[in-house]
Amino acid sequence: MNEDATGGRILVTGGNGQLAVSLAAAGGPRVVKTGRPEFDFDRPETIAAAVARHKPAFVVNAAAWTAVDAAENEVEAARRANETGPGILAMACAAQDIPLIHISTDYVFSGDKGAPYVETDPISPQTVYGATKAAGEKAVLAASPRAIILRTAWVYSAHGRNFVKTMIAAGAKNPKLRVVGDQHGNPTSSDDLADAILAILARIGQTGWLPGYAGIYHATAQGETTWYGLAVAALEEAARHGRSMPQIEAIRTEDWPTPAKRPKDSRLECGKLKQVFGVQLPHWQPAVVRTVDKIISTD
Ligand SMILES: NC(=O)C1=CN([C@@H]2O[C@H](COP(=O)(O)OP(=O)(O)OC[C@H]3O[C@@H](n4cnc5c(N)ncnc54)[C@H](OP(=O)(O)O)[C@@H]3O)[C@@H](O)[C@H]2O)C=CC1
Ligand SMILES: Cc1cn([C@H]2C[C@H](O)[C@@H](COP(=O)(O)OP(=O)(O)O[C@H]3O[C@@H](C)C(=O)[C@@H](O)[C@H]3O)O2)c(=O)[nH]c1=O
Repeated sequence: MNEDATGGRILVTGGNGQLAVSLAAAGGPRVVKTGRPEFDFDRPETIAAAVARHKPAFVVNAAAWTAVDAAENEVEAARRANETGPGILAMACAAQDIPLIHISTDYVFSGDKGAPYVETDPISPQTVYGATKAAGEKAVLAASPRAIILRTAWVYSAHGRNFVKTMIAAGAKNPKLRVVGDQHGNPTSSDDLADAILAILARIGQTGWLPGYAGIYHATAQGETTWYGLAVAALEEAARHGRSMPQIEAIRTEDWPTPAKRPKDSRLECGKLKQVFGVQLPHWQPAVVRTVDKIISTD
């Protein structure tokens, strides 16, 4: 590891994305964002070049193809961003012993377990997005002995594109919304995920890299709900600020057809993260309230 690992630079890819913006806000000047065009998985030569240029102590890969439905028709581009690109990045990091935190998703699971998934459960992605993210996990772990994969889920924030912002915007325009109530998961604030990542990096900074750190961890907010439950929570908070409260109907998955099949129940069990790093994300509900307050104050 670079000598200045405790206070060294944290290079974050996907610089305009939800997680990268949250990391920069929480981490201060230590966090250096990179993104397109400087860092572009579609131009593989930019990957190692960015690592060489910024000389980070740590890298967080927050760049990904996240358009779940569009990925069904853009398989190669999704693969470059979610699988081959991350593999090349992991190799560049490994060449300099730089620990890499790579972000993955609950959509690597089928959603049929009927209970929260643990890290050792078999994966069975049902979508191109999920399959390319699953392949990315493998590529990263194969390329670097200093890689940590954090599987998170249902990420939202006050910036960027996400379900919470979609619901606030839709609620302002429509008296009635229909939202699936039979898909279960753990909505996770990108701000809370950023705090968790910084805490993990602080721990690695204290102890130095330990071989036992490498591997996959689940990292979502505590508590669980459905997309319907998340929409209700967000819109009730918006209504507290004087926004109109639409009627929200809980519908079945079959009543909201999508090109990519979402998991029915992709809840993740996060005990390993707490056990190894002492890190636990807060409950999703207060985080939704904070995020909606931010969205409304900046509208
Ligand atoms: N959003 C979610 O609900 C969830 C996300 N995750 C994972 O968390 C991580 C962060 O997600 P989030 O912050 O929401 O993502 P966003 O969609 O907000 O941001 C993704 C970023 O990746 C960049 N990007 C996309 N394609 C490429 C490429 N080919 N080369 C370089 N950069 C690229 C985008 O760049 P540009 O701005 O130029 O388009 C964007 O800045 C990702 O790994 C994602 O898979 C996991 C679970 C849930
Ligand atoms: C907009 C909308 C969506 N839905 C449904 C469709 C879908 O089943 C569910 C969620 O819709 P979205 O398309 O917004 O979310 P989706 O893109 O599936 O979100 C996923 O993104 C990727 C990146 C991940 O990694 C996952 O963890 C997850 O967050 O809500 C409604 O029922 N009503 C609506 O008005």
